[in-house]
Amino acid sequence: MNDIDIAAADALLGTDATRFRHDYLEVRGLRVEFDGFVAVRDVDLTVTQGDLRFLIGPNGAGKTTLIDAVTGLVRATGSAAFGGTELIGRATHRIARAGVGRTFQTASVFEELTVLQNLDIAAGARRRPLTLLRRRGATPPVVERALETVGLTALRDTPAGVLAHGQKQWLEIGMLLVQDAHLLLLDEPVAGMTQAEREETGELLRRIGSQRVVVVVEHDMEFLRSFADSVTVMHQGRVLAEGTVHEVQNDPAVVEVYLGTTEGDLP
Ligand SMILES: Nc1ncnc2c1ncn2[C@@H]1O[C@H](COP(=O)(O)OP(=O)(O)OP(=O)(O)O)[C@@H](O)[C@H]1O
Repeated sequence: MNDIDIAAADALLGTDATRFRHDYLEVRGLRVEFDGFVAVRDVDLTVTQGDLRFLIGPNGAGKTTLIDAVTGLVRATGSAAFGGTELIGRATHRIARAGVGRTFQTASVFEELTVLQNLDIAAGARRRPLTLLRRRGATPPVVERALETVGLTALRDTPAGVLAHGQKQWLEIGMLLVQDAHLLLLDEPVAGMTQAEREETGELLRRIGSQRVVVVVEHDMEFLRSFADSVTVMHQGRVLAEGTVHEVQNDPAVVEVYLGTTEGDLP
């Protein structure tokens, strides 16, 4: 068993990082309605690998609902496709299997388990066949890679509950990586983080975004200016504007929406 090339086995079993190369999220005519209230309407959105996309908009604009729709948590009509797979109408676990992962505003890690155990559990879906091939006690390569990517290698045996707030968010992102998510939808990943954690998170998102399709919902404008490749602005369930940070900052419709709210923090 020791002679088995785990990396080759990984590739064979579909954990190959190039599996979704050149893929993109394509949303067309997306609509979500709650008891007659339309939270998301006529949304078209295309996000490609290597284009770190930020999704912004005032409270209630429909950003989280859009993510909920793409990940199957709320019913939607229209289309959202990733990797050639239509996501709308699928069950959440099938959407996850299609390579789509998300984080929530509050990190949801198992606090009493170690960093490594959290990642191992997240890798569970693919664990069975790998367990058959793996040397006893060895950490799966996909978990090692995720630990390294999110910068938690030194904390692998630390219970998640004692991690700093930022580190918990990184662990959650690591869990998406071991699940082989190639479309990552991150809901306010830097909320509550220190400045240093924000910068590290931005660098992490850049690293991940070069290999995967990443959409970040964020209110933090300084963070956006530092790390966004492109921005989609939502307002009242619709896409109001899209472009570079410079373009949306200078879009009169965007300025009006932000100045017309108590947020008013888009300079
Ligand atoms: N389950 C639900 N039932 C009814 N209305 C909902 C539900 N979820 C969201 N909404 C409504 O849909 C609208 C969009 O909410 P959503 O949370 O997507 O906005 P958001 O842009 O993410 O806002 P925030 O920045 O405050 O998180 C809001 O008016 C909200 O009250």
